[in-house]
Amino acid sequence: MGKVVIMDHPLVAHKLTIMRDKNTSVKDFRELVSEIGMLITYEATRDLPMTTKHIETPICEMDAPTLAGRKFVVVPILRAGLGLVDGVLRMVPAARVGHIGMYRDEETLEPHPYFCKMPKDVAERDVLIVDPMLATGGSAAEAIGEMKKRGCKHIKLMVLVAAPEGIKFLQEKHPDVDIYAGALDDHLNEKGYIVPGLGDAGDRIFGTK
Ligand SMILES: O=P(O)(O)OC[C@H]1O[C@H](OP(=O)(O)OP(=O)(O)O)[C@H](O)[C@@H]1O
Ligand SMILES: O=c1cc[nH]c(=O)[nH]1
Ligand SMILES: [Mg+2]
Repeated sequence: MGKVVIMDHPLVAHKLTIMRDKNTSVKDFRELVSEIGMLITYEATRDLPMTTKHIETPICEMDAPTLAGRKFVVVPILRAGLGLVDGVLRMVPAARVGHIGMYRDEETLEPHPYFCKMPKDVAERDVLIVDPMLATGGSAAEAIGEMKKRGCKHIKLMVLVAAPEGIKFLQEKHPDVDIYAGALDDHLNEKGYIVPGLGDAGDRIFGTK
């Protein structure tokens, strides 16, 4: 079974509290998505393979640790996932970016894919799918399925807020995928929103409501 890592860190908890507040501005909300994205990336990249490189410090020679340079692609689920991309890229600047467009039908809560553009060599890359919200898990499961169809084998999911229902659904559908979340919330309401949650992440990032 894939790992479920819930960030247990004062900075993440503090920043999420500001995001949850309905009076937080679009500008602040957007900046916080990016900052928390950077902090979760730190955890989600903990197992990147390492090698050593021979260097000379001002004092002596040494075999120093360096990333083995495994290929990496970050995949935002449009729209809201876009808000996390620059935080990931600040930590992993050489990563490629693939996009998956998906919206959730407000009535049925079913995900509807509408766009997919990936790097040509995506099957050789480690994949980090990013989206602020894991609610029913339908959108993330569909996105993971798209990546598997394209031959991807090492897939992780990073979200800011997860509902227990979404984690359970993903573990049933894609038990090989590790999940990294800023917080695990209580439940989904009758409209499929996470409680307490932070509302509609896409609308709050882009100011569309
Ligand atoms: O786990 P689920 O039940 O599938 O819900 C989560 C999805 O819903 C939101 O996207 P939305 O459909 O609002 O699209 P948007 O990003 O364009 O706002 C969110 O960003 C996730 O992609
Ligand atoms: O609470 C939720 C659930 C799905 N999508 C969101 O943006 N927020
Ligand atoms: Mg939305």
